[in-house]
Amino acid sequence: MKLDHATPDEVGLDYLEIRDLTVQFDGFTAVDAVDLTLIQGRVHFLIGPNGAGKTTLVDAVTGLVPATGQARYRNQNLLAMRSHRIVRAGIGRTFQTATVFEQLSVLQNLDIAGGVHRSPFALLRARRGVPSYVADALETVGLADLRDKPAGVLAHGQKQWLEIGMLLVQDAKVMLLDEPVAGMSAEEREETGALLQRIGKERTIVVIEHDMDFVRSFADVVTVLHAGKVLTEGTVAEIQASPEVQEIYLGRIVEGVVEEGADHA
Ligand SMILES: Nc1ncnc2c1ncn2[C@@H]1O[C@H](COP(=O)(O)OP(=O)(O)OP(=O)(O)O)[C@@H](O)[C@H]1O
Repeated sequence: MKLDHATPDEVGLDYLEIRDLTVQFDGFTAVDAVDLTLIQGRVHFLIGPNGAGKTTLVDAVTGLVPATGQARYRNQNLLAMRSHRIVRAGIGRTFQTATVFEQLSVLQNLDIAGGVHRSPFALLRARRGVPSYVADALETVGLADLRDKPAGVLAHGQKQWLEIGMLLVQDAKVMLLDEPVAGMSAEEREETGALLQRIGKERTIVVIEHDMDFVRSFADVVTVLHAGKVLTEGTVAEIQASPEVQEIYLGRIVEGVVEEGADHA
């Protein structure tokens, strides 16, 4: 997808615009005046060494830590909103560790997630059948056959897909995913990448990732954070060719793969 010189507004695309975003913890600046524009239809990756500020940036945008600056989405500044309002505004996220209810079925997990847009009365009313948006999410994430299984028995990858399904039933237009393929098999990674590309056409997908193979396969845009600041942004090829990026990874990016131990504690 090309914007050329048009703005996302001019071509009718949804976007999240982050300006001068700063997060401080007791005088330590974890996110430092970050500007980022995240546009619908692109799978946007955030990479950078441990402690670069990637998760804190997502925490700020989703109302989990106080921040200054702006994160504008559809004329609202998310930084001035509480986290439940941010969810209702269409911003959803996952965490590094899956947060599904293990005792409840896949279907029940999705139904609860969908409750974010239902009135308390509708939540109390008995359900007949599976709502179409839940059935659609089950199909999209490939868990339809497992819908009645407790989430606790799902494989690691399937739990991450369930979480993505939960964001789909919440109708999240912006999805911020924190290391979704960590611990997945090669096959699960491929399936996850394809899933992100599928759902990313209509949405703004932002992925925090360390696995450069995954980034190389599925990124449309990559932003590199370092010490709280945006170091550079571009396509995978541009990022790999950047001397600054090679320097922060201590020259250990070899053919697009961050060598073992180069960026993980
Ligand atoms: N609640 C907190 N209080 C104090 N310092 C924090 C807090 N949360 C994060 N930090 C610090 O802010 C910096 C950025 O951390 P953050 O977790 O955002 O980095 P990251 O890029 O996501 O790293 P990783 O790849 O390891 O997840 C780190 O130095 C971290 O120690």
